[in-house]
Amino acid sequence: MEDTARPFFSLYTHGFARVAVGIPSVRVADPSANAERTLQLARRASEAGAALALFPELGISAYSNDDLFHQDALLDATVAALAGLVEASRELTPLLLVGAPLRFEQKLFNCAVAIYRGRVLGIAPKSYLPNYREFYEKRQFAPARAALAREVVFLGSTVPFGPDLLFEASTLPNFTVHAEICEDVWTPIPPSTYAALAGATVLANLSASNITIGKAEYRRALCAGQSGRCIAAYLYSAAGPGESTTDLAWDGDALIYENNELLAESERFASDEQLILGDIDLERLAQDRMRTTSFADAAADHREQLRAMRRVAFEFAVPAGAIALDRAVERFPYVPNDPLKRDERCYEASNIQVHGLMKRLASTGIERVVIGVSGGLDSTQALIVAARTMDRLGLPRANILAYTMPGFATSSTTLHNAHALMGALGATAAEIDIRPSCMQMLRDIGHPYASGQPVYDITFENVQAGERTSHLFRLANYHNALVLGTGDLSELALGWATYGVGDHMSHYNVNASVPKTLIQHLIRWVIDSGQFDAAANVTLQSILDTEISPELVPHDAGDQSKPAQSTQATIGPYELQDFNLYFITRYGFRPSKVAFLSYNAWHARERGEWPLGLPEGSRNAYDLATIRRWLHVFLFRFFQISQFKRSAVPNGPKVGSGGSLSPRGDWRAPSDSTADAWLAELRANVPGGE
Ligand SMILES: Nc1ncnc2c1ncn2[C@@H]1O[C@H](COP(=O)(O)OP(=O)(O)OC[C@H]2O[C@@H]([n+]3cccc(C(=O)O)c3)[C@H](O)[C@@H]2O)[C@@H](O)[C@H]1O
Ligand SMILES: Nc1ncnc2c1ncn2[C@@H]1O[C@H](COP(=O)(O)OP(=O)(O)OP(=O)(O)O)[C@@H](O)[C@H]1O
Ligand SMILES: NC(=O)CC[C@H](N)C(=O)O
Repeated sequence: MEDTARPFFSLYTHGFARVAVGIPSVRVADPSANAERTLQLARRASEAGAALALFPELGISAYSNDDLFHQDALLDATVAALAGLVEASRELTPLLLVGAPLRFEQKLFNCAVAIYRGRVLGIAPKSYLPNYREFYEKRQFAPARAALAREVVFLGSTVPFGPDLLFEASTLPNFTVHAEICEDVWTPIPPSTYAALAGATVLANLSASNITIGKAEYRRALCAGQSGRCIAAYLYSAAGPGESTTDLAWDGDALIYENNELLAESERFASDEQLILGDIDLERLAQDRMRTTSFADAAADHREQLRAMRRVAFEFAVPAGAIALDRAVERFPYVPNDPLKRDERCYEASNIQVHGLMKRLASTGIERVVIGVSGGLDSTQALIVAARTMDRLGLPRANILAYTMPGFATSSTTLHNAHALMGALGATAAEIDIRPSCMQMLRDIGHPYASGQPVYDITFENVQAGERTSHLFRLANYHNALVLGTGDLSELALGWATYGVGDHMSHYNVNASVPKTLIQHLIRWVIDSGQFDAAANVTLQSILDTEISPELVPHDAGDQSKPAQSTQATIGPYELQDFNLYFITRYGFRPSKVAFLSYNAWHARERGEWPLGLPEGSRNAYDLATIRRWLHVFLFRFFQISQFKRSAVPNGPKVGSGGSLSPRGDWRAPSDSTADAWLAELRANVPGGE
């Protein structure tokens, strides 16, 4: 039964919060009109289920009032307009942040007013008033530090006042909002830096910011940098249509960043008012802060100041029902959709692999490698890396001693591809039939296959994988070479390798931190960028088109040209398992959240809605039940039965920030844990199971 308070299909159930940034069309010195425009946009944000709506600096009066700011009529009208807005906010979903000039202690402050459902939660004045070039704010305003009181009476209530306020939703974990004002983020240490260190995840900037040539790019860099450095969301709203153009112009730039990533931006120079929305992954921010332990060190350095910051709790009424995530979730976290980024990623990954092997050969003084070539993806990628490495070291590719070793289940397609590839890349190629040595071992251990019985158990499989590895290591001794490992990150995650004397072991493994979906793409990239000749490309394409298989169990009868086993039928589609792997190891997300993200990435949709630049073969779709089923397999294999294999892996370079599973790299874990906590969470919180 689904938990109605936490519906699976709502983004709020999975640690997201929807935020809005509005750019109203203002009238200079007309607070009642401006409050009305602000309210209209706030209503739109509310209908969209937003938890926060941010508006520009001094938006209630307009920013460009100059000395009119010292007119009591304007200031009184501002307070009256705010009173109306506070009243109207009772019906609204989001916390509102609006900008207004407000008088306290016979000083005028440039303020952010936080309003939630009929109540002013607090008022944050601007800390840094620009007073250079086109800015004259010190002429009219006092800075936050000039305030004597920490609380003020506003609209009949006592409210906290200061730049140190953190608005904290008691009902939505990790939703803690801080407001600063325009120039504040231009300073070397913006107030939001302390707010983030004190726990604010959503940093909002009410801005005016006139536009001059080149400034938009700088603003983006500031907001991106602040969001990345603070591991936070950074929301920015520059004033737009209606501001005075007496001396300046305005572009209405609204931005939403999350941890250095742009989620949404308004159209600049639009004539109409705008509202942009972004779904912030609060849990991702919390996870990243938790694992970036230097963030905590920075907080410790300022602990007295951070402890003194004030937390204003409010009971945010989380919007009910299904609120679908409106944020692109890439299907291939290891292979970006954007073709430019993808090419760059392939270039980086392949160079990291090559550099790893170059160093190992140079430092050992060994000039040859031994590799088993199956005609499958992993050994193909490792062979390509070996060829590039020899080229870089000025050694002949003949120093790659490549062996294809057909066994009981090798298909003619993979055998042919293995030979063609070894030839095309110029390796020294040989074939060793492992069946006689396997039969010897099967006889020695008394396995029924030795007496003609068709018993294809794990022992039967591992005898073959073991014989191959045993041959490779002895060949390496014999030829003074290193055994090049081929096993990839996805296999390591799933424990899909034969331990010890098997494909698990090698002298150096260039693929150890490369997931299967990236290996596939690296081979595609090698083809597309014409790194080898046309004949090599035909073979590489054929390897990409072949069913992924360990080829350890033979066909009963019939067509022997294709692999009999399908890896993905047993352990699940690699595209789903790589998705699971990324979000579980990189962010530590709970299974239900991974399932929610996976559903958003992979569920069937109309043709026209497919993300652009999707890698080939990736137009598959999976329903929630399928996603759940393979996630269950992943969790069990990853957390319960495979860690012992990862605790003893050969050396190999870490390739992506998404992970290495080496105990010396990015993943240290006990080999005797249980998967119960993950499986129970999946069962309890993902609908559609048995
Ligand atoms: N926690 C733990 N700590 C220490 N040792 C542990 C252990 N759990 C099991 N073991 C031992 O390890 C054994 C299981 O490991 P292992 O011997 O590797 O055997 P196992 O994992 O059962 O089998 C290897 C699997 O990998 C597949 N494979 C092999 C080769 C290549 C490919 C491919 O396509 O890439 C796939 C193959 O089809 C098979 O399903 C157990 O029988 C037990 O003796
Ligand atoms: N017929 C074979 N000849 C030589 N080596 C083999 C053969 N079969 C497997 N191996 C070695 O064992 C490794 C593991 O086998 P596996 O089937 O997992 O890899 P693959 O075929 O290269 O890639 P993939 O699993 O992506 O199809 C191979 O990369 C290869 O080094
Ligand atoms: N309103 C402001 O604080 C503007 C100052 C900011 N440096 C800008 O150029 O946009």
